[in-house]
Amino acid sequence: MSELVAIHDLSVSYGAKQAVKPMSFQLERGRIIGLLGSNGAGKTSLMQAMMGLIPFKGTINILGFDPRTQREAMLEHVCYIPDVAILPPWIEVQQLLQLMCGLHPKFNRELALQKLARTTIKLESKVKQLSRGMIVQLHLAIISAIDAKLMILDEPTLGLDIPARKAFYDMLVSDWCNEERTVLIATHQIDEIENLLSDVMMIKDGELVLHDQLDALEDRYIGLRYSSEHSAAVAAAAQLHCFRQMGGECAIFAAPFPPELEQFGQTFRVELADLFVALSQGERHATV
Ligand SMILES: Nc1ncnc2c1ncn2[C@@H]1O[C@H](COP(=O)(O)OP(=O)(O)OP(=O)(O)O)[C@@H](O)[C@H]1O
Repeated sequence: MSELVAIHDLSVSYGAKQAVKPMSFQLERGRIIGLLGSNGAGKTSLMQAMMGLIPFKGTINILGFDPRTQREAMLEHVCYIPDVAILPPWIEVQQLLQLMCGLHPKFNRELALQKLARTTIKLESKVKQLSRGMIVQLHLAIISAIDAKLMILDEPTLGLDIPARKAFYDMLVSDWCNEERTVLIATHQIDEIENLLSDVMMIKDGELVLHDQLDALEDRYIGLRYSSEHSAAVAAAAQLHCFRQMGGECAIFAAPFPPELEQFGQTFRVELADLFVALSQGERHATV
C-alpha cells in the first residue's frame, strides 16, 4: 500500500448535526497538505475522527491501522497536535521532555535535547519564562524528536506573531518533513503556508469540495481581470466567484476557460486564498 491514509465514506455527526459529510480520500507519503475551511467547516472533527478520538461512520485506515480498534498501535506512528501554541505555563522544559517520553512511544529525548542545545532555552526554565519565539523553538524541538510517519496539526500557530509563525513552518519543513513523512495542517492562514504545501484540501459545510496537488490548481482554475463595462458579459458566464482588486474586477473560472471571454480582459493565475473564498462561498456567488 503506497498511501499512508485511506478514508472511505467517512462521516461524523453530533446528534442531528452532520459535521463531516460522507467523504473518501487518500493521502500519500511525503506530502504537506493544507486542510482549509471556514470556521465550523468540519476540519477538527475530521482530524479527531482520524485519530479515533470521536465516533464516526465509514472506514479510516492509517498505515494499515484502524483508529477505532488499533488506536494504540497507530499512535506509535502518528502524532496529533491540537494546538502547539498552548503548553502549560508552569511546566519546566525538562519536565515537558519527561512528559513527552510517557506520551509518545517514538519520542526521542536525546534528539530533543540536541535540538534545544542549538537554542538559548534552558532546561530548568518554565514555559511562562520563555518568549514566544522560544516557545516555538521548544515546540519544534519536541515535534522533530517524534519519529512519526504522519503529523496532524490543528491550527498550529494560533496566537503566535508573524515571525514566530514563519519560524514554526520553516523549521517544520526543514527539521521534520521528508519523503516518507506526511503532515496535515488545518489553518486559516492560507497565505503563510501556501508556498510550503504540496496538496490542498478544502472543506465547506462538512463536504470535501477540493483535494488536489497545488501545482494542478494552476490548470484547473483560471482568473480573469476585466474592466467594469464587461461585468454583464462575465457575470453571464459560469464563474465561481467575482471580486474587486486593485486595477479592476476579477472572476475565477473552473477550466475550461470560456474562450469568448478572452476579449474582455487578461487571464491570471489564481491565488489559493481567492480560490478558497470562491469555493467556500459556493458556485457563482458574486461579491461585486
Ligand atoms: N462536540 C460537539 N458537539 C456538537 N457539535 C459540535 C461539536 N464539535 C463540533 N461541533 C459542530 O460541528 C461543526 C464542525 O466543527 P469543527 O470544530 O469540526 O469545525 P472546524 O472547521 O474545525 O472549525 P474552526 O475552524 O472554527 O475550528 C460545527 O458546526 C460545530 O459547531
